[in-house]
Amino acid sequence: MSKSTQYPTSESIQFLRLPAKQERYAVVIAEPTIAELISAQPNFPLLVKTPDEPTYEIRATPNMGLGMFAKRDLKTDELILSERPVLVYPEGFRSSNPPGGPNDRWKIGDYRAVYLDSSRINHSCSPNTIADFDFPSFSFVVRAVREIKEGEEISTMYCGLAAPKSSRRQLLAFCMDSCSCSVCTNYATAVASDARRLAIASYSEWTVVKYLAAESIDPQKLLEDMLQCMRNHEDEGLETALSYPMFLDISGRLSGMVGDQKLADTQKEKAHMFSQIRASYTRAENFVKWLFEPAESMPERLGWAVSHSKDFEHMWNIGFRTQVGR
Ligand SMILES: C[S@@+](CC[C@H](N)C(=O)[O-])C[C@H]1O[C@@H](n2cnc3c(N)ncnc32)[C@H](O)[C@@H]1O
Repeated sequence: MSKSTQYPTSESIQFLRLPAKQERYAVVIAEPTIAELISAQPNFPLLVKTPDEPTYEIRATPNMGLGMFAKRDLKTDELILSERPVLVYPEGFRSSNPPGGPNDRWKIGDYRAVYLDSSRINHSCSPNTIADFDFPSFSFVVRAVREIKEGEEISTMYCGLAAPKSSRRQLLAFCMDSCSCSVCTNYATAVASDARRLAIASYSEWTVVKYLAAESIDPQKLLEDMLQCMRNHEDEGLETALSYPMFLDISGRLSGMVGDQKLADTQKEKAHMFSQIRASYTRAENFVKWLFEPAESMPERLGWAVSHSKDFEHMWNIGFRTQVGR
């Protein structure tokens, strides 16, 4: 694959043209600094990875226009597609007379993209895939976050999902009047679903930090809460939430602390798998790493520890410092 070519068109905009698919090119409208950063990556652009066997087809849905459907059974973590965009553009425009005055221009980093196939993926409040943008290959990567059966619709999330239906409706109003997904249209489970999502939201990162800093910390009680929170994620189909791998990691460490090595190993294995699915999960993993142990004492990638006193001390110190710092 040939190296990218940049076509400067003005002082403020550059076009970066990359092979996309079937003679089409990805057109990226970016500020020069961003275009330079993108094309300066080693061996840029890396080849777009594709699954060995076709994974999906695009066809009509009953009520959401076109959608993407599984062409065969797909495993958790399986690559569904990687795709270069046909167009990437800044969310705002630079102009000599913008509404907010001369400095009202797009913020660096806020871009949108149009894809031939990925743009057909509909939203679900219980999505079965997770998507991330891979800069080295300049492609959008979609992976299964749980098993998907042949013929099942492939879905993604357009908004944060740890919120009740009414809030999600507001968040989705930018592109739909009402969500037709299985969670939003199942009135029998609506109350229980809202309660579980509110419980997940209440366990934010900082709640965990505060909890860890509390004088009365009881690892067994914290572990039970974490496991319940994970069951809530699974019941709601929210494995895509950033909190899921984070709780997997914390509950794994706590299981080790309370002497349940079998559970610790299961959680560790799952956490590792989820950390592969999306780069931001690695960020969650790093957050937890930082939370529990200073970087210099982390020989292992996941840093699993079973030494109660050592971990407990770090939890206390780091949790406390963080709370004061905020
Ligand atoms: C990115 S497009 C997805 C593909 C689209 N269905 C099509 O035919 O091209 C987003 C649009 O699809 C529809 N859509 C996606 N998810 C939906 C959902 N859960 N409920 C209702 N409409 C949805 C809405 O019209 C939305 O503006």
